[in-house]
Amino acid sequence: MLDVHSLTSGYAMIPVLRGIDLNLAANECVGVLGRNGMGKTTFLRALMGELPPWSGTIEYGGSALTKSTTQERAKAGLGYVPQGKHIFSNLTVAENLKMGCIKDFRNFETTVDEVLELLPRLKELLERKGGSLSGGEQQLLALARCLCGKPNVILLDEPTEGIQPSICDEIVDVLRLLKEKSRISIILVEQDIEFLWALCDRVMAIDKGVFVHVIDPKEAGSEEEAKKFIGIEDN
Ligand SMILES: Nc1ncnc2c1ncn2[C@@H]1O[C@H](COP(=O)(O)OP(=O)(O)OP(=O)(O)O)[C@@H](O)[C@H]1O
Repeated sequence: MLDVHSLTSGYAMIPVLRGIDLNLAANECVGVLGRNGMGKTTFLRALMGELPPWSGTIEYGGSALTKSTTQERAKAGLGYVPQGKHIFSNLTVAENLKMGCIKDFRNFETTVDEVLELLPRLKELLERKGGSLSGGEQQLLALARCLCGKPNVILLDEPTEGIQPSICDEIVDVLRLLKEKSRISIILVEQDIEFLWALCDRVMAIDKGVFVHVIDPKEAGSEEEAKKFIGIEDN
């Protein structure tokens, strides 16, 4: 569905991604795990078109996306929830959601209602300004806004960062439901092993801009194995 081949990219003259290969299947959730600064966020930004590729290709549903703009990728079906709860602080929750309806703006009310059924906690916050929400509520809003764009692939960057466990559980429930009912695919960058293991079909370990290992969360001992790649190995 989403095929990334030998992707390299970076900032100015500094290489960060050094040859990423990934085939994401329909309805698959792939985790990306690695120490700070290894290129996880850069990978998602390159997929979304925020950073130009230096070499390599990105294909989605058989069509080349490598040179497409961020807007074209979003319209094609990629949804991105960046790290740090990117929402419009001065707009209300309702306005934030409306802004997310990039695919079918004329029917935004129906789309927003469908998303609110998935994330009902936001229903009572609709008139509040985004910036006045708690960190966890802002993360739910960021996810909801992405869902309003009706993505087929969701790119999620550290959704649990600084979030209380009950909201993390809510995010897991919504993503599981979307995977089961809407057959979406997910690329999930996370350091929280429990969260990754609750959702992922496989987890890629990244080191210095390259995937160096694949972990099967269903295998015994896989969580311990994962800890090596984020520098929290037990001694
Ligand atoms: N805008 C930028 N300009 C220059 N260098 C950057 C920029 N953003 C990130 N980098 C550098 O690129 C490298 C990879 O950063 P990236 O944010 O992709 O890492 P990460 O694996 O997501 O880390 P973290 O877990 O800390 O979020 C780091 O060395 C970082 O300092």
